[in-house]
Amino acid sequence: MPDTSRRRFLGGALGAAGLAAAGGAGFGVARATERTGSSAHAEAVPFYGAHQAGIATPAQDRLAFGAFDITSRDKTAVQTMLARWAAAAAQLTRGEPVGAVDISPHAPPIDTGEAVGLPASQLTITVGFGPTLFDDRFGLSRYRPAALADIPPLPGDTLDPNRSGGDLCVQACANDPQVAFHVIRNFARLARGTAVLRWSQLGFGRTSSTSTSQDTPRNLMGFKDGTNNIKAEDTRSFDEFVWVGAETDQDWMRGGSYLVARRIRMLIENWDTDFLLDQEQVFGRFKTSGAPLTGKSESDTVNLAAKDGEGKPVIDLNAHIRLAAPATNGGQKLLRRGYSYTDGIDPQTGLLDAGLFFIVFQKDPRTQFVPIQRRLGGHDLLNEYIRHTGSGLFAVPPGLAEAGDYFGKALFA
Ligand SMILES: C=CC1=C(C)c2cc3[nH]c(cc4nc(cc5[nH]c(cc1n2)c(C)c5CCC(=O)O)C(CCC(=O)O)=C4C)c(C)c3C=C
Ligand SMILES: [Fe+2]
Repeated sequence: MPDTSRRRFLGGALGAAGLAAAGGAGFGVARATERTGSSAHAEAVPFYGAHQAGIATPAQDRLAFGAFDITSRDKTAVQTMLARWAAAAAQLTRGEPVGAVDISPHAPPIDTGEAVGLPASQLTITVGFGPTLFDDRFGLSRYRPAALADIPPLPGDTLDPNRSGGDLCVQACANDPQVAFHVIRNFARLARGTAVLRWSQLGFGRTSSTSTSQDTPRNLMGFKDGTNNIKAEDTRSFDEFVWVGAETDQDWMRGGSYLVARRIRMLIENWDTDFLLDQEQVFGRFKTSGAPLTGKSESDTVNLAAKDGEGKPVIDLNAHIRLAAPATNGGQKLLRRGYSYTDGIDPQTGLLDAGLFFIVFQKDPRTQFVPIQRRLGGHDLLNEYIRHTGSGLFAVPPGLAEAGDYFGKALFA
C-alpha cells in the first residue's frame, strides 16, 4: 500500500496512541478484509484511462448512486465543480481522503472522515451528463448528442419524478459500502453552491457478472443474474455495443458510453407465493442451477426454438430471456451492471420496497435499451412482479487522461 493510502493517513492523523486505541496499525485493512474476505477486493482501480472506470471494471459488491441538479447559472462554476470532482475522484480511488480531516480544531474537516482507515476497495467513480444539461442554461445545446434523446414513455412505466432525471450522475462502486457512500456525500459537499442532490440510491449487492473471472450472483428473486451479460474480456462486444465510436455526431463522446438507470421495485411478497415451476417459466431458466429450461448447466446455450412433446415452446413466448435476447432484438446487446436495493417498507402497504437498481451501458439507447424495454414492458411475464419506479439517462464521457483533465473538458472547451 503506498504512503498516501487512507490507512497511512489514519496513522498520521491519530499518531501512535490513536492507532493503539483503534486496535493497531492494521485496523483499516483488517476491517476491510473481514468485510470482503479478500485483499484483491481492497486494491485500487486506476482512475485515468481511455474510458471511465466503473463500466468495463468487474462489478464491485456495493453501489452508491447520486443524480444532481445544477442550481447555478454560471458555466464557469459548473466547470470548476467538475474539475473539483475529478481531482477528488483521483484521490478517493487511490484510497486517499479528499483533504485533511484534522486541519484545524476551529474549521470543519475538509474530508468528512468516514472512510479514513479503509482501503481503496476497488472504488470506481463514473460521472455522466443528463439531457437537461444541454438545455438553454449553459449554451451547450449544440453539443447534445442525438443518442441522448429523452427516453419516451414505455409500457408499464410507473415512474416517480422524484426518483428520475438529473443534470449529472455519479456512480460510485466499491467493495465497501462506506467507501461508496463517502463519494456521494463528499461530491455533494464539493458541489455546494453549484449543484444539489436530486435523488440517490444505495445498492447492496451486484446483480451481474461483468467478467469471466466472477461468479454469477443472484438477484432478490433468487435467480442467477448476469449469465448472458457482455463480459469485460469480450472487447469486440464492448466496441460493438458499449463504447461510443466514430459513428457519433459529437466527438466529445468518443470512447464514452450511455448509462440508463431504472429503479425496478419487485413485488416480492407476490413473487414468494408463486410456484417454482411458474417462477422458472417467467425467466426461462432453472432457479437453482441457472441453466436455461432447454439445458442442464448455467453456461448452456439457450435454445429458443426447442418444443416440448406437445409442440409447445419450452421457453415461453413471453419469457424474460426470450424477449430480452439479442435474437429477438435485431442482434442488440446491453452491458448490465445493476445492484439489489432495499429501502425499508412502503408505508402505504407495509410491503417491502426492494428490488433491482438496473444499470445498463450501451452505445445508443435509442437502438438498445428503449426497444428492448418496450418489448419487455409490453409482454414480459416478469411484469406481474415488478414496477419501474425511477429512470435516468446519462451520457458518460470518455476517461480522463491525466491530472488537470476533468469530466467533459472537451465539451466545455
Ligand atoms: C431493458 C432491459 C432489461 C431489463 C429492464 C431487465 C430487468 C430484469 N432482469 C431480471 C433478471 C434477469 N434478466 C436476465 C437476462 C437478461 N435481461 C436482460 C435485459 C433486461 N432485464 C437481458 C438483455 C438479458 C440477457 C438475455 C439473453 O441474452 O439471454 C436473467 C437471466 C440470466 C442472465 O442472462 O443474466 C435474469 C435472471 C430482473 C429480475 C429484472 C427486473 C427486476
Ligand atoms: Fe433481465
